[in-house]
Amino acid sequence: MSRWLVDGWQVVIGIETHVQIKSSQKLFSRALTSALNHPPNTRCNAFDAAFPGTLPRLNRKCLDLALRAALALDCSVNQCSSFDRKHYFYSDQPAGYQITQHYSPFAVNGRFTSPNIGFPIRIKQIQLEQDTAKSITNTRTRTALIDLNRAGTGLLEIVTEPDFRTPEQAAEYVRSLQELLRALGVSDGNMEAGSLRCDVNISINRPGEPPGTRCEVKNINSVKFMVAAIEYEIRRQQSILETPGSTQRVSQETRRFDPDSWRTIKMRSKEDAPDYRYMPDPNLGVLVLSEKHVEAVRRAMPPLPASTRLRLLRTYSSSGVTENNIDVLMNLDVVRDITYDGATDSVIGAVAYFELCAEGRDPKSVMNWIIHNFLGQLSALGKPFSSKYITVAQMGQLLDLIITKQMTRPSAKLLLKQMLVSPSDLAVKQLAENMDLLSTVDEHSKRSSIDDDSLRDVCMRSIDALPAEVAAIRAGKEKVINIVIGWIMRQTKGKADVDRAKDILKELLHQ
Ligand SMILES: Nc1ncnc2c1ncn2[C@@H]1O[C@H](COP(=O)(O)OP(=O)(O)OP(=O)(O)O)[C@@H](O)[C@H]1O
Ligand SMILES: [Mg+2]
Ligand SMILES: [Mg+2]
Repeated sequence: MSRWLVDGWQVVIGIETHVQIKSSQKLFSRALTSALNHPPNTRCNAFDAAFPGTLPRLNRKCLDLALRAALALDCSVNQCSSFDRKHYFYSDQPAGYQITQHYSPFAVNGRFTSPNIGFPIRIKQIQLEQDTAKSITNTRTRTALIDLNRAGTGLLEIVTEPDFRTPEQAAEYVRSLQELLRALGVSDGNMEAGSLRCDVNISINRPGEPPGTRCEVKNINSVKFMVAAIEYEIRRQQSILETPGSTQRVSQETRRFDPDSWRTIKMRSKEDAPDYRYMPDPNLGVLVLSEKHVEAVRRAMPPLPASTRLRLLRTYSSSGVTENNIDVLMNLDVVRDITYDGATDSVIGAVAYFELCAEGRDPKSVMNWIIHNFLGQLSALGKPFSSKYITVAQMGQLLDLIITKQMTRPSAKLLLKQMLVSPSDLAVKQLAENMDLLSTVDEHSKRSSIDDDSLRDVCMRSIDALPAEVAAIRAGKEKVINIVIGWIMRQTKGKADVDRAKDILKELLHQ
């Protein structure tokens, strides 16, 4: 442990993570959940607005997704758990209380392992609870506007034991938890959009002495801020405890991180802490989870990221697919293919997309095409990855046109761009024909549209036309060959075979 001491202090960190559950409906009402772009107060019903006479009804999908998270985190699932009211009066809480699981959460005693942390982190408990509404305050007019769209959205609170010893371990936990929850289809885990938020508890003590008093930094919405908040707290608490001659102690406080000053700022002390007056919610019965149901959820669990990564490496690394390639796919903000109540989400994740496209094709070229061209063009258009723009079948057809040399790569890139800008159900070959992008080759002989002699002729002309580039290639700058190829493609109106042109050029340049 001594390797983690900071100036002789042991740092103790525990994290509470609030995760929005990825369900189309709220936790206790039939209202649809909302995204940031929905107009205020369009995604709530009478229950979310706490109208008298409305009653909660637990959403089974939220429960099953919560169970997935609990099983993946190795928790014991309580056969019986219950819901409690946590009272506080604030404008973003229409009922005056939040429904949570204080006395008897549905899952406890789990563990989280990551090779980058090196020892297991104990999960104290996971509870189901409601998210709050949003209030937008105007300090000038001293008014607040309330948007109920978020009110009642299902949240999971995942609480760790105080097991972290460094900010880096805490950061690794949050990043891996995010990846895990996304892979399980439990949450988008998007910190910027607020679907994953952390409260970080920090204390310091001398080794061998009892733990120090914790301060809790609330509502952190980026891993970078979390690391900064922990580092700031360590220094702040250290300076209190190290003041010479002083008997000052750290006082238990709730603080927030201020991204402008890069500091934590006191919100309230323990003395001002609200008394939540927890009480069992009389409108909700005991939540009973049969072993059979838990087992059914366990069987339907999608593979966890660590096993997916290993499987992909085992299957594709011999074809030249790298770990880095796999990480790129796995880190995409994807929607997994989850089957729920018989309904299948037709949108698939990047890994599944790659694997389906790679069936019967060279995995390395498929990977390169997806990462460099598909993702590259999507990001140029400011769009995140989604399989909905170009179906697996269409991507396969596009790849096959390149492989069978019916279309050159530059033409295929052009077509890809067109397909992203205006998606179409037509077969790719038809689209290519419409845009006059097919090489005029005899499909069966799979030869390039211009014969070898003419291509050689154009290559020789390119050497005369681009003396500076040619000199650069001869001096070892191999990538410059692409400029010459570009010139050749323009001269041949995209009909030349790129690979063949490269071979001829290399031959001419090095003879
Ligand atoms: N000495 C300590 N130093 C740092 N963290 C601690 C220490 N003791 C407890 N913790 C951490 O503080 C967190 C306490 O969270 P918990 O949800 O149990 O209670 P809470 O913060 O009092 O309640 P609330 O959910 O209302 O914020 C846990 O993550 C726990 O590991
Ligand atoms: Mg808590
Ligand atoms: Mg807390």
